[in-house]
Amino acid sequence: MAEIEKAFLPKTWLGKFGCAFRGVRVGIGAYGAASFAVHLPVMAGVLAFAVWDGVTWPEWYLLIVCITIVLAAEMFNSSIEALAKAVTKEYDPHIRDALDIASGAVFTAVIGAATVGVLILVG
Ligand SMILES: Nc1ncnc2c1ncn2[C@@H]1O[C@H](COP(=O)(O)OP(=O)(O)OP(=O)(O)O)[C@@H](O)[C@H]1O
Repeated sequence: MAEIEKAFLPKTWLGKFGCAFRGVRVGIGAYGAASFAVHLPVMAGVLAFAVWDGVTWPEWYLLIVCITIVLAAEMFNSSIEALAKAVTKEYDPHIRDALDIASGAVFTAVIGAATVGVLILVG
């Protein structure tokens, strides 16, 4: 396997932020498009309802934390999917476990966020 070109690795903070922004773009676009097509409209609906409902500041903080956790979990899931594709295209029980656990992490975050959202917006 070819060594990563030294020139390719980011040397400055600006370069590192560039990698992070590319990660957000690729994580949402190339790998998580189907999931984010669900997450983003739901997130927009929750935020619109929260504005209409006039939720308190502490409730806003909770909603924002929940949304951030779900989006970050989804991007970690995309990251593990990308790594799994690089490791093998063949069936591997450990890859299966890793991918299923990553999906389970997103599912766990979504259940927690949905519970908090319902308690704040409906409760
Ligand atoms: N190389 C592999 N070895 C074993 N199982 C695999 C492998 N690749 C995928 N799987 C199984 O298929 C499932 C879906 O794979 P993957 O997450 O790559 O597809 P996806 O449709 O893009 O998923 P998502 O909807 O989460 O984006 C995994 O959770 C895992 O159970």
